[in-house]
Amino acid sequence: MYPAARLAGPREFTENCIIDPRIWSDPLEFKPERFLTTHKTVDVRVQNFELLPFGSGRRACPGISFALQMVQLALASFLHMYDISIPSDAKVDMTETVGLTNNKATPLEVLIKPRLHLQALWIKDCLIYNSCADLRIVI
Ligand code: HEM
Repeated sequence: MYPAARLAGPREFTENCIIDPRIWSDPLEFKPERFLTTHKTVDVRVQNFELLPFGSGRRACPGISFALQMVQLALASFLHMYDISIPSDAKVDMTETVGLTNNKATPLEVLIKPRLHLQALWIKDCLIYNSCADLRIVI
């Protein structure tokens, strides 16, 4: 299992469906809430073809199920444990750079504050897992 072309190799698309305004209103705007409202039925498992983060066809990502669960687990754990904010009320600049992957053009400053006391987390996690035996918290 290896990519059909070198990962860093250029790929050419015949249509740019990801930013097609017939499918995505304001396609260049960062609007994650669209996946809770107008596009909440979009399926990234290659059912509708509006959004293909895992590719499609025979060479589609075989790690899709694992990846979706891991992303949800990591994100949920992070949001559960920390309050995240930005230092000012200014709108976050979402300008991207051009490249193999889209990076943010300007650095993002975030404040990350623990939400729960460590002891509280320990007790809560013990309750969830019904056992403290192999639970480790590394700070
Ligand atoms: C959020 C996480 C991930 C994303 C967005 C992602 C996305 C992709 C994409 C777009 C491709 C290329 C599909 C194509 O060429 O049409 C790919 C291929 C691949 N991915 Fe993932 N992937 C993720 C996680 C994973 C994980 C966790 C694994 C393994 C445990 C994995 C293993 C692979 C492999 C082996 C291929 C090559 C498949 C082939 O060429 O036949 N990926 N992935």
